[in-house]
Amino acid sequence: MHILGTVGLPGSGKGEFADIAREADIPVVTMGDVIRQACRDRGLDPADHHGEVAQALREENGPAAIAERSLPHIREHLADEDTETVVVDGLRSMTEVEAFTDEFGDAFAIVSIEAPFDLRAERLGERGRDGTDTDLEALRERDERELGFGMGDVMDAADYRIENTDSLDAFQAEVRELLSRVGANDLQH
Ligand SMILES: Nc1ncnc2c1ncn2[C@@H]1O[C@H](COP(=O)(O)OP(=O)(O)OP(=O)(O)O)[C@@H](O)[C@H]1O
Repeated sequence: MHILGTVGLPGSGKGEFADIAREADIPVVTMGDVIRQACRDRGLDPADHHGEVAQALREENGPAAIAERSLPHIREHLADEDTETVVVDGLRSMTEVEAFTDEFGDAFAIVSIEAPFDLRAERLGERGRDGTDTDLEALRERDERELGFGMGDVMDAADYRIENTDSLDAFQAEVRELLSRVGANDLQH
């Protein structure tokens, strides 16, 4: 059993990592989806209220609230005997890391995906998923908000680090290689 939690600033490549995992039939539990569901439960549009609801969940249920809400989804995947690895997309803080480590022990590992601000800004500008993707000031604010949740500490504690500064093809090849080594138990951390 392996639980791989990804961490990275906006636009670093977590979504691409998750897509590559899904293509390899590795289930992905997205913390963003947990938050989006909480937005809908509150009758709010995730496009406008994602950050606010993420913060509200932590204030109401403690700093590990989102990680805890993702645990049943992970357990559900692990109940399938064909599932050896599950990816958890989007760690934000060491408190979340502790929630996963308490649950899964050494089977849990952190993968940090990293790219400099300008490259992330350029890629997000091209992605254009919502207004904040094309606004540099908004990206700076998102970075600060994420780092305020303690994301930098999670990146520092990572077991594996991927520099996503080359082409998408190169990134995909590196991620596939990491996932296959994890599947083959050929990794130490
Ligand atoms: N190496 C790369 N070369 C070119 N484009 C890339 C590369 N890596 C990622 N991208 C593109 O950059 C954009 C941002 O990547 P992605 O959506 O994976 O980031 P993210 O970390 O999930 O961001 P967020 O936290 O904002 O959702 C996407 O459109 C993705 O296809």
